[in-house]
Amino acid sequence: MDPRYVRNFSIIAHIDHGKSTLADRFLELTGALQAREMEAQVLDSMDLERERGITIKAHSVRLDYTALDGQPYVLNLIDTPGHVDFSYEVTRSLSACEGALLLVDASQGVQAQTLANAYLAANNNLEIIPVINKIDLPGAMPDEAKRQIEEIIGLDADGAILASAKEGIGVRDILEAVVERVPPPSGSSEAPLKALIYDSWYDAYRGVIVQIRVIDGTIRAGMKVTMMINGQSYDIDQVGIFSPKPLPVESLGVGEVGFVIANIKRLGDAQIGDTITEAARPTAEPFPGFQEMKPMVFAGLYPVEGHQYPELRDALEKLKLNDAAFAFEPETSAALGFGFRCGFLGLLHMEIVQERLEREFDVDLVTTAPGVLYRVTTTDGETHEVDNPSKLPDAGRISRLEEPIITAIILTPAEYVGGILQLCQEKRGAQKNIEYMTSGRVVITYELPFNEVVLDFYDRLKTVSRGYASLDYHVTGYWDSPLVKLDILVNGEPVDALSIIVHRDTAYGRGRLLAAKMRELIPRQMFEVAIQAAIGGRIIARESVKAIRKNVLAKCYGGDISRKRKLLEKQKEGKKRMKRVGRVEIPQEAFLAVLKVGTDA
Ligand SMILES: Nc1nc2c(ncn2[C@@H]2O[C@H](COP(=O)(O)OP(=O)(O)OP(=O)(O)O)[C@@H](O)[C@H]2O)c(=O)[nH]1
Repeated sequence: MDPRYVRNFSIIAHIDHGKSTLADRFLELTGALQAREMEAQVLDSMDLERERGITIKAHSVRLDYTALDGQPYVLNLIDTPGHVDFSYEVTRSLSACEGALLLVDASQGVQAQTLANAYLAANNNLEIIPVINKIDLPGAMPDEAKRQIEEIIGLDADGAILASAKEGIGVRDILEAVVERVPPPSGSSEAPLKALIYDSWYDAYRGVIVQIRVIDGTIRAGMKVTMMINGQSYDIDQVGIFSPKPLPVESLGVGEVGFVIANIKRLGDAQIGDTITEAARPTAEPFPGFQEMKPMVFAGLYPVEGHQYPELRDALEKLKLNDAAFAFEPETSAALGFGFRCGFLGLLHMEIVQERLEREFDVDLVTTAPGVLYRVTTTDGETHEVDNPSKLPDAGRISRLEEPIITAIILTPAEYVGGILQLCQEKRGAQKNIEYMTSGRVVITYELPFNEVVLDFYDRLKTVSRGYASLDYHVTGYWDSPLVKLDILVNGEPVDALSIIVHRDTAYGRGRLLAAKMRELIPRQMFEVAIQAAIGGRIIARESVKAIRKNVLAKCYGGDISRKRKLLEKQKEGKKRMKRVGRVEIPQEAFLAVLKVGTDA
């Protein structure tokens, strides 16, 4: 394919601004799929993605488009995941492109992820074409959206295209703009092969499928290639494109996008961001900026029924096959028994994994509250990473304790600034910047402890801004903090799975609230249950759950057997999410209560 007639582009947008809908219109207009073949939002191929309306895996599709002047083009639409948890994947997808459509909802205007993604695109030197979507909505304010694009992002919005992905308005204009404004790929067809891996996934029949963008040279079946990060070599079995169905082709040349299959067994052997080159004639430099995807949020996953442990392990292994960023290792909890410590990119990633486990593998889980990765230097001078609060060494052995921090960009209408600043301060944030725009929008930049964000920051932000503020963040470093471990004791026994790490100044208040919350959540048992909160062995709060007097079945005297059975079944259902700790039944909600108990009180 002559690179002059190839265009590689992405759509970047804040969540729900219409990316998938627009992609579907492209497929329709270019005839890649007949209307009757169209299932809504084809690019989000997994059921779960469709249901949740988010895009997890970046897939791309090749569109054969004949421009209005009669010239045929190949347009490669590279799909990028929209959520912050997957920002490295977004960066890599963007580096496979020369241009990006910046899609902005005409009724909502520029949001935090519009801004964050526009920055990423600009950093990758992409040609950015603003598209104002949803102009069919009664609340659409296209001029306001344009003004925000200029003011907040600093991008000329004169050439913005007005569109409605839903009604099919402006779709051809957008494709024409892609052809006219996005530069064709440049690269040398004589140079040694150099291709960027920007996505990879595991297929049960074919092994790992690697999605690539060729920078220089040509890749073809039968070629022996090397992955530059780990130095492994493979013989290529097949090269192909997605149209959107997979279609084998002879070769992929400069600027082209497609997939390769090469008997790669493990997803970790074809890492996103790695460079593929020819084994016999390697390229001098790999693609720059490779980053290993590292889990940042950790939680314990335990089967409700202990005998489901092997099933859970198998399910985790299967999941890992298709998710290189997901990590797990066995762990034992005195309270919960045998389970796994699992690592995720972020909270959304965690939710997705949990849902998949329960839905696809039918394992009922008890999940502990998510936490972050702490860095602890002990008095012997060694540094450890601690992913589980219960493993934090005793205060006497710690010489230095550091916690990860994030840089957060918050976009909000001006009237909520006060509440947001207060929230950020309460969450131990450090203000970096605050910028008032004439459009009435404010861009606030804060450094915040990641742990506080994991707790309940996002929900609180939505509450104080009545849903109008949006947030984007990434982990940017570590800072020293006076942190302590807060333990919960049930009938005198510390429940390891309920331990959390908190700031010294808020530990006392949080301990009291948590004990009170536990009292509400732990159902009454046949005996009195004592609940205590402790910091470093010192009890700071005590609550008790009174014993029940009556047996539930006592109500059913009179012998209505079916009612009795129903009641017992209902109890059994209720037990599903209970864990017996010592003699006490503790419900799932209790393990997550730390998330709900704020610092304000
Ligand atoms: N009225 C109107 N609704 C639209 C338009 N485009 C998309 N929508 C609706 O907006 C919602 C979100 O659209 P999606 O295409 O799923 O948005 P997305 O950006 O792919 O969402 P994420 O994958 O979650 O980032 C859906 O309910 C669409 O039907 C439009 O032009 N007009």
